[in-house]
Amino acid sequence: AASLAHTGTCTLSTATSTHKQDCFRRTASTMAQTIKYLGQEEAQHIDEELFSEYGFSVDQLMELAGLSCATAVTRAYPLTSLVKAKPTLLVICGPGNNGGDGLVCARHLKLFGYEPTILYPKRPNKPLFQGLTTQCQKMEIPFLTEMPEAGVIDEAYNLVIDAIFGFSFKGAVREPFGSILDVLNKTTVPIASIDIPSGWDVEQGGGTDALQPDMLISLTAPKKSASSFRGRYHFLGGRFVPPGLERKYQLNLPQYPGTDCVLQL
Ligand SMILES: NC(=O)C1=CN([C@@H]2O[C@H](COP(=O)(O)OP(=O)(O)OC[C@H]3O[C@@H](n4cnc5c(N)ncnc54)[C@H](O)[C@@H]3O)[C@@H](O)[C@H]2O)[C@@H](O)CC1
Ligand SMILES: [K+]
Repeated sequence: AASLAHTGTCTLSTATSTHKQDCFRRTASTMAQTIKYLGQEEAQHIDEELFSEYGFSVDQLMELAGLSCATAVTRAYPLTSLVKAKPTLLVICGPGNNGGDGLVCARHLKLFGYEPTILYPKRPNKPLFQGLTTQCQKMEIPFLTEMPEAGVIDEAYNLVIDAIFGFSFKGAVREPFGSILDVLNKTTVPIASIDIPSGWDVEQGGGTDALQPDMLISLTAPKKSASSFRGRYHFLGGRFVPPGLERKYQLNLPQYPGTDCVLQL
């Protein structure tokens, strides 16, 4: 077979079927390109283009992003796998759109049979976030007034959903989120981070004392810091990228199975 070595799908009539299969596998793996990991500015440009060039609105994409996150959580932590008597979750929402994804995610998880509780300490004075907050309240999702201690979180919740910071995070963490991240570092329940593990540099990742989530749900495409993720579950969500945008940024997104809105990487 060595004398038949070549690249491309084998059409030689003299080749054995094993040789033809090998050639086919080699060709398929050369064609399957790896998914792109985005830098911070690139992620922000894609975001802006989705709204300007492609005509989407923020609440539309946030709904799809949050639904992806809730769906990914059901895959990694199905109701039947939870160890506590009740399917409780703590969703911590930050001051930007990552926090908005968290609110949408909490609402869908409630519809999926989980019992989320939300901590939302810094609420932007904008109709989008006010509406999302009202929707969660009407879904009878309780809101905490302060961050519980680590021991209380470990006792009360099966999982923490980290929707504090996304791809616009920069610099040293400001309060109240510094103290919140300190508490999260002391908890032992799994953490599922939306888009970026909060406190991590979007490109460089986290330092030695950084959050180590069990799950990461990358939205649109993973960010560069995702290459340092060491948790058990890495999912891709946000199945809304138009082909022109995917080509322009050479995202090389893998194909989502069937009608699924998430894909395990
Ligand atoms: N383009 C996309 O693909 C989509 C992105 N979405 C979400 O939007 C996120 C990005 O949202 P935003 O651009 O609003 O930004 P973020 O949610 O990442 O955070 C920005 C907020 O955090 C604050 N902040 C930044 N650095 C801080 C620090 N060091 N200490 C304390 N506060 C700090 C800012 O003042 C601002 O209020 C993504 O990560 C993703 O979760 C989705 O909602 C919709 C689709
Ligand atoms: K996050």
